[in-house]
Amino acid sequence: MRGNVIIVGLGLIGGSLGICLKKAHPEAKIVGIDTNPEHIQLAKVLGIIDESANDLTESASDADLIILSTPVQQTEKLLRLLTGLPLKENVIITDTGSTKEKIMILAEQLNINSFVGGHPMAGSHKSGVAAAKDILFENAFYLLTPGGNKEKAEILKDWLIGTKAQFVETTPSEHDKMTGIISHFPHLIASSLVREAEKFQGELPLLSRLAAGGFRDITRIASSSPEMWRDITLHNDRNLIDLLEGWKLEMEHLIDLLRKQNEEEVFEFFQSAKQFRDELPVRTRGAIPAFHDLYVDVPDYPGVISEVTGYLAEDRISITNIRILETREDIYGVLVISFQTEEDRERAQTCLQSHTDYDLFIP
Ligand SMILES: NC(=O)c1ccc[n+]([C@@H]2O[C@H](COP(=O)([O-])OP(=O)(O)OC[C@H]3O[C@@H](n4cnc5c(N)ncnc54)[C@H](O)[C@@H]3O)[C@@H](O)[C@H]2O)c1
Ligand SMILES: O=C(O)C(=O)C[C@]1(C(=O)O)C=C[C@@H](O)C=C1
Repeated sequence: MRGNVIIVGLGLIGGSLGICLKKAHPEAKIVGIDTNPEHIQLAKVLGIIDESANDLTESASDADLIILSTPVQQTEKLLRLLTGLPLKENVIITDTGSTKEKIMILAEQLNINSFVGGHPMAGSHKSGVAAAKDILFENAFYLLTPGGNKEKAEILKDWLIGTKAQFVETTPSEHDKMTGIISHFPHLIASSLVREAEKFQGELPLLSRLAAGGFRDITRIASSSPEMWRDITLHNDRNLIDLLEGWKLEMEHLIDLLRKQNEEEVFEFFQSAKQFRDELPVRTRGAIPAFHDLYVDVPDYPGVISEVTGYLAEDRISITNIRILETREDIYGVLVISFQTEEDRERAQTCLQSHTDYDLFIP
């Protein structure tokens, strides 16, 4: 497609969308806007934007597509700014915000008829354009709240074809309820787990060194941008308060079970959680983003990592990360190798099966 695209907010999401747009529509001109000049500079160096503009006031009138990819409270300010500006008749305005109800209500109040709410359900705890990548949204759900703008939503999907995401339409209230449960609430819990652990750091100095494995896995998302999460939780306050109230009851129930040493129900607590968790789709992106990790159970001898990576290099399979799972010293180590795509992980599995007899497993 041809035309002028403006991306406001050149961070992880705005930057990644810019890369996808450029790949799929090389003829389109991408103009970037960001309050942080360093982000603009980096987006230019990385070839994500063709030009920059100071703000929407000086650039919006030429745009065919405007993507607002800032923290959600900033997005509200930008929507207010847009109402006063001359725009093309067929312009499409969309956002990437993690909440939809307040944004859609505001767009309606402001009579912004060209607005199609959007939310790519993929991301990371990393922020900023330096972390942007074209494959971020591959296979992920991309939620749209088009309201009455069905036609514009179809054109938006064409613009966003390079994301290779799976578009799903929903209502703003259903959106905020679902993302409250599977994204926003877990973020609150992850951050509160870290804050809880920090309280004990003074009396137990070894604690942070022991906080490996499960603790690191469950709290990864606590490293996300505080500004972004402040805005999300304040927007989705009602759903989150309900969820936290439910959580309080669940914790009280758990305390009660432990006080009573109720073996059967404590087992059932873990059993029912395991069953639901195990049944969630993990091979595709969605409720839980897939990381394309391959676990390799390697014997503990010097050079084993270079042996494994050597086989992968011979087959020209790129890896994005490699780490040793924190295990006790007296048992075999487990190498966790991460790949950019599912295809790379499958190729790596075949490669290592042909060269080694190490046990391989996919988490
Ligand atoms: N990070 C994720 O996992 C994720 C996933 C999906 C959706 N989202 C949503 O997408 C949006 C962007 O998130 P992100 O992860 O890219 O954040 P980010 O922090 O990486 O990037 C945000 C960018 O917006 C810029 N910015 C802030 N206020 C601005 C303003 N008023 N005008 C212009 N630029 C401004 C910042 O300087 C920054 O470069 C948020 O609404 C977030 O809720 C995030
Ligand atoms: O993987 C992560 O780090 C994320 O937090 C991504 C995640 C999520 O909760 O799934 C975070 C917020 C976005 O609105 C969408 C995706």
